[in-house]
Amino acid sequence: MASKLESLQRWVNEVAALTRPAQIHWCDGSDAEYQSLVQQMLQTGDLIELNQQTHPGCYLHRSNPSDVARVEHLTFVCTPEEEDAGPNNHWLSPADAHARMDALFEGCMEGRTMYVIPYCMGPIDSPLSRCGVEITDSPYVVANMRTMTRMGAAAQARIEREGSFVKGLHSTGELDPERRFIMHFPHELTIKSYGSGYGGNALLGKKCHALRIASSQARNEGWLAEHMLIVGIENPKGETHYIAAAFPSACGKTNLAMLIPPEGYRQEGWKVWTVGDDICWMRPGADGRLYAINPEAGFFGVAPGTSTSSNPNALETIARDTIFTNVAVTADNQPWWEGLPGKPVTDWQGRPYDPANGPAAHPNSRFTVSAKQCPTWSPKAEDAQGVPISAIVFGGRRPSLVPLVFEARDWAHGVLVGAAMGSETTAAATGAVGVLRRDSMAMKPFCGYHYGDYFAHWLSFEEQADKLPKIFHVNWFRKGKDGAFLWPGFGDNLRVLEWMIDRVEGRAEGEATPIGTVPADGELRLHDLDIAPATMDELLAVDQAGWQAELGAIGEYLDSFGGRIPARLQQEQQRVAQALAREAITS
Ligand SMILES: Nc1nc2c(ncn2[C@@H]2O[C@H](COP(=O)(O)OP(=O)(O)O)[C@@H](O)[C@H]2O)c(=O)[nH]1
Ligand SMILES: C=C(OP(=O)(O)O)C(=O)O
Ligand SMILES: [Mn+2]
Repeated sequence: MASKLESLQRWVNEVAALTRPAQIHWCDGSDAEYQSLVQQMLQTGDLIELNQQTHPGCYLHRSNPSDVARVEHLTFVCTPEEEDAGPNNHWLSPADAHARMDALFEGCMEGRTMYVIPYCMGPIDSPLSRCGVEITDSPYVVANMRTMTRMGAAAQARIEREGSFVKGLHSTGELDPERRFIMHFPHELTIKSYGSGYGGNALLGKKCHALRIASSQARNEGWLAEHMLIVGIENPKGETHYIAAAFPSACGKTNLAMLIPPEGYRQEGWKVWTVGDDICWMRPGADGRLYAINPEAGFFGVAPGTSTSSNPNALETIARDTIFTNVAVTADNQPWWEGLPGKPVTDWQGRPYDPANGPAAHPNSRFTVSAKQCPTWSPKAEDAQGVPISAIVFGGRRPSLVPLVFEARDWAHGVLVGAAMGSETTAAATGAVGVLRRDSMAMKPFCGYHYGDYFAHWLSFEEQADKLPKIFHVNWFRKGKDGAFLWPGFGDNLRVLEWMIDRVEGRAEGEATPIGTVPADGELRLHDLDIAPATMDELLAVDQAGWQAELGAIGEYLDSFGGRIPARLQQEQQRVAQALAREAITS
């Protein structure tokens, strides 16, 4: 199936001339195509069959051990002017980047099949959706893209109609970490990725298109492309509020999106609906509110820690038709990771399990699964108009200082709270784990342009302030002196979300502090939760001296973006710093 669209056909021809594949396959997205890819990968060893009695349609992929996570140091944003990529991105000039990448791509598909994957990010009929085409030589990428996007004939038809699309070129190359780059050309709507088969580096619809390229498009077109989950909270009266939440990678988006209410809430009739677990595209609707879609069609979730106690919804979702990457296996060939019962016999690299080699499953091992399999998948997730957002939440892993929850006093303060986000690093990217770093709006690895301009873009929505969502900050990861988490987290996070909705609906007073509003005594419903009052006090306290130091650090961080940082944001930082200083004098 060639393309009627001349620009698409021409690009495919150009890429084929450069990479010299043995054949070209245009993906139609059908079941038959998926099954035939799976059969082929079982033969080559790219996939390993798992126990089909317990896990029908489930397969294991073991990646190269040097290719298990995103590589931020090899990821570039290639704007014509270096200044426009910002200090938050690595930069190369477009000419240099194309030259470097084209040299790598030259002849790289010899003897292999080149797959052309037309895909749509978002419901196929939504005006908020955007299309792209990924060219790859990896059948594993094709199989994953089929699950993660609306891939195939319908997407191609939309592309032919619209005439424009994001171009993504990918090859796994030799998997040589020295010959691995992920390059973005936002002004050309182009991505080139070479030398990695890992999710965020290779499934180009996800981080590369739906975040880095889309964030840049969104800025030009007046919308927001964010690293956020979307969850619907239905109260016993049947009213549903949608919440969008930005947490850095491996900080709880999938878990919050699939939350199971605590027993007492379930009995009262509360329900939680999953709309998205990683990416959120939002724009103002005719009524001035922000409407959001999830551009993805599946979950590329972190496996370790996913268990019946933490996330039973996810476990149910991945019981069939799932591709597991870099997990361990049990004696009877079931997928296994730390947090599951039973025990591993083979580790993620295929070696007999030996605790001396570290965890059995790679800490960044993943599952790829269709969102439709999620028991709490929201019918609204397919809605072309998107869902109205009542609250935006920022959060990260902060073992100390940051309270369980606080509310920004207005939009501009909320933008500061998002910009100031910090979190301990995780295994989702290569590098040290557990180091505190600033990760504004959880977009540090994903913002496709200068962070200063990005903050200004966020602030520009202030004009329709009265219709905008309220902005909150949460921290599920506070630790006590013994190093254990103070807050039970997971399902109990609903207690915090309920307070947010009460604030949105004007049902909770809250208590004003210099850093924002925290729940007043008794406003968080803890009746059936076994938690000591002293622990709650610790979780909600605002440590004045600690926050003064934090505001100083935030000020320095903002200054590091130079002249492009909006004055409005610096004024907010000063306002909060002064409020803290006043408190220090009066207390
Ligand atoms: N302590 C604690 N850990 C959590 C909570 N939510 C998620 N996690 C853990 O954080 C890790 C990543 O969670 P996940 O939802 O996959 O993050 P995502 O990558 O942002 O989607 C897993 O190990 C979870 O068990 C929580 O509320 N409290
Ligand atoms: C999907 C990815 O990112 P995250 O860690 O945010 O899930 C990824 O790393 O490929
Ligand atoms: Mn993510």
